[in-house]
Amino acid sequence: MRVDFGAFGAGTAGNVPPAYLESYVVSETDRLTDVILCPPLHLTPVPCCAVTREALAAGFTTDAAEALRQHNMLVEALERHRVRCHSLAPLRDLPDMCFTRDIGVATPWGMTALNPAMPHRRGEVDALLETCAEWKMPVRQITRGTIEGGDVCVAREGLLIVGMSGERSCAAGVEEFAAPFRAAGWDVLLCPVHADHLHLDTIFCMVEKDEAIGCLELLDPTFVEALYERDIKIIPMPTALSFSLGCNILSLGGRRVLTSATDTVVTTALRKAGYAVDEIDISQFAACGGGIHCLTQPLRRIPA
Ligand SMILES: NC(=[NH2+])NCCC[C@H](N)C(=O)O
Repeated sequence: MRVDFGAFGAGTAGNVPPAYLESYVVSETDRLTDVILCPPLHLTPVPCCAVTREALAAGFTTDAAEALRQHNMLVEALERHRVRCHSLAPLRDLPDMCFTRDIGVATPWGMTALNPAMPHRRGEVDALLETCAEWKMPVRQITRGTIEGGDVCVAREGLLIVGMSGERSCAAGVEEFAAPFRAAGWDVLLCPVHADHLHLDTIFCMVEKDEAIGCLELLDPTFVEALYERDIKIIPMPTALSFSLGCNILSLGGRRVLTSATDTVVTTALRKAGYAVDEIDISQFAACGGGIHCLTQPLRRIPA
């Protein structure tokens, strides 16, 4: 498989592949330096989640040119913030491949390739493994149960949060993924998620070490209580954002956040709370069940 470092233009990465790529994330809100994306060349709505089923029922079909335009805007915003964008080469038979979040997670111990529950997404993991091999990046692989990256939040040093619907991420996969964190003494918080909401990242995302946004009414009360006990505040968001993917944002670190242009309520609330926010139109992706968080797989973050 071809690794196309130059796919997204010069940016901070330049056209020369970096000699050494590191997979390292200790917190969702440290400064993002490197991210893995995949251009949506073959994006097609697959009726495997509630949002896409509804979009299809309403007659939605993807507009390839518009999806690419929106994705390019995302890449531009990332590069403006000096984030190096690394690309997986899109494959024709993988319609959800642009949602790179779900197939791998960078951890304090390097890259972990996940095991998606949806059969049509398994080939994406093979593509990630091939690319990491070309990058000479060691990868740990989850094999015993299913787990998808939209459920994983490496919240901050010492705290791992994992959503579990039983449909996408199940107990066996979650425990296999969490094992090194537990072994290192991390606190592991599990959050039950209703399968209609697909992943935890459609209803909850961190914006700072002690602050998150979330659809409070959809979050498990025991989980919310556990966050408060750990001094993590939640800026409450309307329930409807779960389906519009408005809560599905990306922290760039240093109180900078990328949000969806459709859900101005998030932008307004975050600006009011002192965050610098860039809005991006992601309507083509939202209709396919994913937002900005799903489109980005942080590869490396460093303390702000
Ligand atoms: N992290 C996320 N929420 N990813 C969204 C993935 C959407 C994709 N259509 C799926 O159902 O698998």
